Amino acid sequence: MEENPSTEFLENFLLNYTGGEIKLLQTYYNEGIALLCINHVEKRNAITGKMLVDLRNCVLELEKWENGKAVILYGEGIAFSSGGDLNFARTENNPTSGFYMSYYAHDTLKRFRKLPFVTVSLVHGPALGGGAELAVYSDYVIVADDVKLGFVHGKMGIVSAWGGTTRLMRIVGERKALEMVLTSKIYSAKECLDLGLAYKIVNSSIKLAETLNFVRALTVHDYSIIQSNKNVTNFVSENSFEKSLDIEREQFYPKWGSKLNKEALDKRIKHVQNKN
Ligand SMILES: CCCC(=O)SCCNC(=O)CCNC(=O)[C@H](O)C(C)(C)COP(=O)(O)OP(=O)(O)OC[C@H]1O[C@@H](n2cnc3c(N)ncnc32)[C@H](O)[C@@H]1OP(=O)(O)O
Repeated sequence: MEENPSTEFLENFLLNYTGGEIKLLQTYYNEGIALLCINHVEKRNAITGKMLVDLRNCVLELEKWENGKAVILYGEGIAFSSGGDLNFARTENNPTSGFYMSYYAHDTLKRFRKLPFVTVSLVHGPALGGGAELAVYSDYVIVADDVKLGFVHGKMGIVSAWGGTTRLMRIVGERKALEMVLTSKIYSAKECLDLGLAYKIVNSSIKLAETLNFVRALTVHDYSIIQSNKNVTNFVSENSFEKSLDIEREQFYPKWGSKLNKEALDKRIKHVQNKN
């Protein structure tokens, strides 16, 4: 087994497993919002090797997006994602193939986590195995009222392949995460909310519209402010307190006296709570 396989090698391997696509939609780019769409409807959005390559290409494109603010990851059709492609799982059923698939996905998803944008997973219908793992990579998990989310890996005789347990633990805490992966239980929307996994429940018939509104409310400020805040929270979640203060300072001081800062000071803003 090649311990540090090249991207080219891994992509040649994964591209043997075709079907479906993951694509970036620019419909709301003018608002600084990108849609990342999982589309393999006939297989309930199972993630093929080719789709893992698509996902990486989308993330590489997002890395170049200078004035982006947010990304919404969602699934077409009646599922968020039924997880890893079982055709791949059956054909490449050996540890070396598992290592290659996991190594490649980890690298992509680490990059996704480091994006300086607010990331939101809109999760509906089945989100199982790798589907649940993808769901928890975002900053916010919004679930539709028809969600069925489960870390079912244990039932399949495996553990999380794409780093989902690490992410899950950071969201719901150690004991709840352990319970979820040890039981392979499938959770409803209300249960996801009670666990602290979901941030909000949306109506499945208007789920994208509701999620867009949620995202718009979080992205009212200039993209530079959003990206700096995200750089700080990304760093804090991965690094020590001391290093975090350093990065927070690095993100802060160039904005002290910037055009935006001066304009805000000139407005003599009074920070009273909005009355709705
Ligand atoms: C790599 C990380 C680890 C993993 O993710 S391991 C995979 C874990 N996921 C699973 O085991 C999901 C298995 N699938 C299911 O439980 C059900 O299909 C599911 C998602 C609840 C949907 O149920 P239904 O709506 O009744 O649909 P269905 O069963 O008739 O499926 C429709 C077609 O989709 C296919 N499908 C579903 N999940 C798949 C998968 N993960 N990989 C490949 N194909 C998958 C299914 O075989 C069926 O295909 P076809 O129409 O018979 O050709």
